[in-house]
Amino acid sequence: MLEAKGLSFHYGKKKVLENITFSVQKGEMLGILGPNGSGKTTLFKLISGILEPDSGDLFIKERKLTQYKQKELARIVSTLSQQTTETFSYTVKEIVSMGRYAHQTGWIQGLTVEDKAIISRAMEQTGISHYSDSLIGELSGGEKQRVYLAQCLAQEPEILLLDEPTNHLDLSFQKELLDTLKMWSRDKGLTIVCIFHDLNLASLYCDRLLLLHHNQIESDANPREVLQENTIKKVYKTDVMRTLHPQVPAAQLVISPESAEKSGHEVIGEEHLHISRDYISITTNFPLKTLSSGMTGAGVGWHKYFVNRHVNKDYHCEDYKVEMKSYLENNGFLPSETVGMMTAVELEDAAYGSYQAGASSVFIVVTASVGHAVDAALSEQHPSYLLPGTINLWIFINGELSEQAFLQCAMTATEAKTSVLRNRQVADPLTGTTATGTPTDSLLIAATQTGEHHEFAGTITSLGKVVAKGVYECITEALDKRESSIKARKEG
Ligand SMILES: Nc1ncnc2c1ncn2[C@@H]1O[C@H](COP(=O)(O)OP(=O)(O)OP(=O)(O)O)[C@@H](O)[C@H]1O
Repeated sequence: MLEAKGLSFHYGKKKVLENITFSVQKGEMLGILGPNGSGKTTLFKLISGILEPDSGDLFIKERKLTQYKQKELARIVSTLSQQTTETFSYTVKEIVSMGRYAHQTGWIQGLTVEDKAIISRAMEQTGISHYSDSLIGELSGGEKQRVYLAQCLAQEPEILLLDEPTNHLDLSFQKELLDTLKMWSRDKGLTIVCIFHDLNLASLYCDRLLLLHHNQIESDANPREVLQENTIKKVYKTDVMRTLHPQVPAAQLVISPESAEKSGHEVIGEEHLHISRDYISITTNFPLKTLSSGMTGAGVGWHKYFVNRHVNKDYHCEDYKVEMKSYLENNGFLPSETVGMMTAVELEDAAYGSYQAGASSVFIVVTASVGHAVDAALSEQHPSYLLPGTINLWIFINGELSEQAFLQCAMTATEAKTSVLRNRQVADPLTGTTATGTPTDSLLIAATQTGEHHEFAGTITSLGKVVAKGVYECITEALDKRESSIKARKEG
């Protein structure tokens, strides 16, 4: 649909683009990226015919750009640029109607019924119908942006060129605009070339990214390929970290503020632990990075409050998340910053301990009951309803863990837990085989992310060794305490 072959351009003596070659297929959405001054707008002006290249050629539908008459080109290519000349005295509808100019014929030019329908549709799709009679000069930056986009759409182009179209738009309109563009490219075969400063939006919506650097193309590939930490660091000269979007397989890049305070953080240990009849809690003065299966705060996150709440064996609530949220609020914990768990175990039977792993330390807190233990290997024989009997395991690490170490820590802890059950010969009451855990066990790994870095936390690493030892000892102690309490209650 669009092809650039060996484009070069300079302003005066300043070389801006050199030997730029790429092509865009029909229905493709291409994002142009690059730092300030890398030549994005200049390339955009070359493609839209505003500037002529010093050398090289541009082809639109396999025909040289220079061979098109202006009006003929306007029927194929529509451009939304940053500097749109202000036409204060026109109404919104008049501005959008100008998009039909390229399609009008004859000396007496008027809008046909079809033109009017296309104009109305373009205004609806950009959410500006209710400004129809307002003067353009009276609108906000974002509203104007949508009016000029509607004008482009009214043109019904085959190729749409957009220079930072989301500039000035609030979050919901950014999403709405890009969703609409994506739909047009996918369903109507509209070819889109779009300049982006927001790498994450480009990653989410573009089929391909063209990254400019030092007058040339640094990278031309799919977004996941282009948005590599090293490439972006080299081109933008700043540190970025690549992370995953939680819902779609797109790379996202994040920056960390230089001022992120890492010193003065407390060491998490016994002095933070509060145990009452109702709940066990730990409150920290800064958020810890967490991996957990708690009822609140599950998954990966950052949390300051950790609550293991005692409930009766017959606790049942249809909407336990809402109930837990109000419980946390009523007890002074911010639900959004809390990893919350539940247990039917008496909290006085909790066990905890501190362990040293080189320069890092580990603090472990456990509540444990194995009344309804299950052998994972034969769990398919069990019915699917949950019975209370839970090992809730908290592991606080005063150190910095890689993502790999977080997962390995969870594996190490689970293996140590299973080892306790094996050594105590805890049986699965249904199968009679050795149990590996209970169906409602919960785990929390919380790291301060300060101090010594741990890339790994498998069973034979310095960190893994103390996690395994601590988990083994604390679960053993918690089960011993529980057995003694049950025995004392029976005797008493
Ligand atoms: N009219 C001009 N005359 C002279 N130099 C120019 C002109 N327009 C742009 N330049 C220079 O050309 C280089 C590329 O500019 P361009 O606007 O294409 O970059 P960009 O990637 O779009 O930048 P930004 O992200 O800041 O919008 C810059 O160094 C700029 O100073």
